[in-house]
Amino acid sequence: MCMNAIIEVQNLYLKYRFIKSLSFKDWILSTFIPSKRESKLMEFNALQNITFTIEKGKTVGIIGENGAGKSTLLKVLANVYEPDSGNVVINTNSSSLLTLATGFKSDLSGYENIYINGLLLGLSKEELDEKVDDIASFSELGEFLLNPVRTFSSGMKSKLAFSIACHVDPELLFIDEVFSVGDARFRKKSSKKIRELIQSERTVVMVSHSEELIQEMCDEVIWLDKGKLIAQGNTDDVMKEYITYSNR
Ligand SMILES: Nc1ncnc2c1ncn2[C@@H]1O[C@H](COP(=O)(O)OP(=O)(O)OP(=O)(O)O)[C@@H](O)[C@H]1O
Repeated sequence: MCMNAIIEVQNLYLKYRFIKSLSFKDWILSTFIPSKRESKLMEFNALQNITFTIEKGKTVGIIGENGAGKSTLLKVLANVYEPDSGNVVINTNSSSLLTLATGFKSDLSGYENIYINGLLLGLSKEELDEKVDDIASFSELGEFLLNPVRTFSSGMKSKLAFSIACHVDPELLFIDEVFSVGDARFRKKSSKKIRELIQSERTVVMVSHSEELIQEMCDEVIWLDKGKLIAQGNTDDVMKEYITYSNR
């Protein structure tokens, strides 16, 4: 065990379970053959035997091809998913996941959603009272925040989700591919905010497909492939291996 570890993961396994839908052919056949109507329960091994440690204060990138398990791993670390087996120890109570997949209550106003999402991300009512004006002003949504979120465009929803999440200010921050939010001007502002969040003392674990961003921001990289950990190490070494593998 590392004395300075903020995250310790040992022999982590996670399976997705889902119902396989009928193929078009089986759907037609099912009209005549009852046995074809049965849906199948499927399992998919998304993370297999993952072991690593992350030290306090580091910025660590998770890389890998589409479907490698990056977002799944981030969600396990952020306590959104429970693993099937293995140990995940997070040595802080102050962590949150910066993602654009935040669920809004569509009939409630932008302001009401700031409170609901802020509470879900771990802020107290008092902290939200203090931060709500900053969040509203960062989002640039002005009077629109008084309207139900169902009236927002998708860009407006992303701006609001980003503005809430980036004001949470935890000791441990998980960032899932949120580097291109909104229009060009907001993108510039949000990427500046992310850089500030990353360059502080906090520990950051981020998923990104941008090799430049990973190389610029991360002290270390974890490389996943088909649910397995291929390498963890300093950014230059692991990126070199990964780029060689990707260009194979
Ligand atoms: N809810 C789900 N049910 C079933 N399978 C899932 C579910 N979510 C993800 N998967 C599968 O698990 C695997 C890992 O998905 P994950 O989203 O973690 O990959 P990723 O590395 O983040 O991919 P990407 O770079 O494309 O975002 C994929 O094969 C995906 O199809």
